[in-house]
Amino acid sequence: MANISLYVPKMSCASCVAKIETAFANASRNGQGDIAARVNLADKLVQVSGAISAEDAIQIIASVGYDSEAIIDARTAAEQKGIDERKEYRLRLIQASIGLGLGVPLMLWGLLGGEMMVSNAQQQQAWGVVGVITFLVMLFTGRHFYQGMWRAIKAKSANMDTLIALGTSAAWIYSMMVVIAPEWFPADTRHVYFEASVMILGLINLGHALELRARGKTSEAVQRLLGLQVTTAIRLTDDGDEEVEINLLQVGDRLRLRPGDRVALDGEILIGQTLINESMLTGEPIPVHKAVGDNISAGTVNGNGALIYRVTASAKDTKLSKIIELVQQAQTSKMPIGRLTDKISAYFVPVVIIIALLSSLIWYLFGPAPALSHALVVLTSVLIIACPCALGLATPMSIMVSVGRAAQMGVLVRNGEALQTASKITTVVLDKTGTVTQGSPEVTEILLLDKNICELSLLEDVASLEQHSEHPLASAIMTKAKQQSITLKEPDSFANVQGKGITGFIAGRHYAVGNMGLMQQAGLGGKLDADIDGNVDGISGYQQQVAEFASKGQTPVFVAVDKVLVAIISIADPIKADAAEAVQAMKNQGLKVVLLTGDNPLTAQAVADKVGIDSVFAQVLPEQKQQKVLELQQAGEVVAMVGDGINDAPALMSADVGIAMGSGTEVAIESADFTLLSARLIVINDTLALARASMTNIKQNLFGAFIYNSLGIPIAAGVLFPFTGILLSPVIAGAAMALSSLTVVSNANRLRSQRLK
Ligand SMILES: Nc1ncnc2c1ncn2[C@@H]1O[C@H](COP(=O)(O)OP(=O)(O)OP(=O)(O)O)[C@@H](O)[C@H]1O
Ligand SMILES: [Cu+]
Repeated sequence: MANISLYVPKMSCASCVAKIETAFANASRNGQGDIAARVNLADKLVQVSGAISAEDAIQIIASVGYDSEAIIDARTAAEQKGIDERKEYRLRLIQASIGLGLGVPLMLWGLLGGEMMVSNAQQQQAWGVVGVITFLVMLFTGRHFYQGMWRAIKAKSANMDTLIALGTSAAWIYSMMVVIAPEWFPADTRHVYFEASVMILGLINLGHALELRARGKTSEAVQRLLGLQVTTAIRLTDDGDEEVEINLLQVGDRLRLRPGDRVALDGEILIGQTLINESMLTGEPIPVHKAVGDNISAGTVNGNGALIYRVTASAKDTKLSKIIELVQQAQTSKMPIGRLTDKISAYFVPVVIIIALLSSLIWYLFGPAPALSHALVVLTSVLIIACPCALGLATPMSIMVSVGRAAQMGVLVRNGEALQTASKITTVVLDKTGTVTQGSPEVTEILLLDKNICELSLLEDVASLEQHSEHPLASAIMTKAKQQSITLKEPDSFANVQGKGITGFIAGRHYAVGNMGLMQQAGLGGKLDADIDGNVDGISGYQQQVAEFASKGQTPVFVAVDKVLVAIISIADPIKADAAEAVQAMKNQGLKVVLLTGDNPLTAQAVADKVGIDSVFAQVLPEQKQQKVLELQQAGEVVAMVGDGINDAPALMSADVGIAMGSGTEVAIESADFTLLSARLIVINDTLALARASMTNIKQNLFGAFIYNSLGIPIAAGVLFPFTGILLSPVIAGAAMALSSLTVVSNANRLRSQRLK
């Protein structure tokens, strides 16, 4: 499956979004294979998925009326986009000043009592000259709208440019006809509207320029991430060091990292140790200590140590480039609300043209004198004010800003839809191991219940089995074995019992290592229960031990050999420093917090008590985790599930919002809507708060845009005339339209620095 991302610099119009998407859907239906496109107006990006080449995709976009030459791959477009935007910004400013430079004096002259009429030969001559100048100014200041209209006509469609082009030329053509043949017009309608055409163009260009400036800021997050990528690195060869472009480096190359340098590619340290600042990726401010064997990521910054590291991912596969890709994809993704507005915008333009023609016809036929002038003013004003650009920008602008802000906090958002759901969360379900706890457990005590067994040989057997398990508890036991310099052997058999532990044979003896459930399964149930109750004193005193381990939040792991319980290994996994604070913050936000774990109830309760969680579901098997989430949902809760393990994946998928810890398993990350690159839990609060803030922001934008269009059109059509006696001037319509999209962009920009609560 190809995934193509194209930058379409000329995309300017909300109604084009749906058009491009439809073109791909049609192509897909007409046998070009299963392809689909997602268009984002805010970023001018088209994401194409499916079996299609970039060339074919460009052809499809071109068929809607875009210049195929100008369309380029988005991944290489970042720089081009910057240049384009700066150029466009300057051009719009120049166009605005020329448009307003002619428009403002003309308008002032009219306002100060100058006659904007053609009532004698002298006025006819003077206005003729003004008309020609106006024409030239319009060509220069409005050429992108006229070209846009022309492209749309060729593609047999209409867009926002069409409205502006029609509106301004209607005013000019009418005025010019008055100049050329005043006798065709009743005396009171020999009015000229040259100032309207140039004022409208001037104002819209000014609006665009300001909007471009604001937009530049919205894509800052990706720019910042791209900036983390260094271009060259120092490679070690047999003939000494050489500087190489990172695109030419391969997995396995050895690179040198000097103090203060930025890491070029993902790698594993071969020589040296240092502190590495990973804050740009994870949001984690404290530098992390790294030594031989540890992994380092492209884009992070080396402290004072000098390192030699081995490349583990080529330039396009680094974590950093995956993050950039994810952020870009998420920024162009859509929310359900956004889709609706795209649909509306697509029908908007033709509908507006019809409304404009009808209302001006009504004014001409039934309106008070001078009917023809009124009809023209109404036509122009409706065409200009109806432009749906604010509506089209309302959602994508906010999504872009919030996805970028999330990335800055170390949170990767999979798609815009997740933001919408995350804003409605009522319950947060936290997994214990690796989410509330650090996920780096350590063996604290080995309690031998059979005095004939020696600790070392037990550890050897248990670790030999655990080396086949990926569970964090397994790695704790292996670390312990390594510390004791134990060499592991190969068990005769091994089986993983999901959510309970492991079993296997070593040297003809059967081992069961795991929780109480596994012991019961292994046939020790009766004995254990009796012991817990304190009725059997066969293995006296150990139940107190178990309770003691558990009350400290440690996990007791039972070891049975040939169905006889021989040892209890206690394993501690420290609770994250900010866990209690994060839980409190969630509660303060009115959220219910639930702890969901496969671990035993005593340990779970102890952890819950320490961090302040009231509701605990313990000893939950992996498939039951999902079940629990579904039950919460059935009870009416909107659930965010936070987890890191393979056993969390189904629950992450079923939850309304799945949040994976970035340190967790690939499976968990794939199943989640958000990935936290930082280990801190408080980031969850920030993420949910950001989601709420962006939804509020989007609603404000949509409300504003909707009100603007739904009030603007009737006012421009003249419904207020009976009360005020004046029609909305086309110039005011132009100003309102320029303001509307500027307001949306500025409001979205507020999200960048808004305080989250
Ligand atoms: N490899 C293993 N070695 C020993 N015990 C194990 C192993 N795998 C699982 N267990 C036991 O099964 C229990 C449940 O494991 P599971 O992976 O479902 O959840 P968990 O890792 O304890 O916690 P969480 O659900 O919070 O991530 C563990 O607490 C442990 O007692
Ligand atoms: Cu517009």
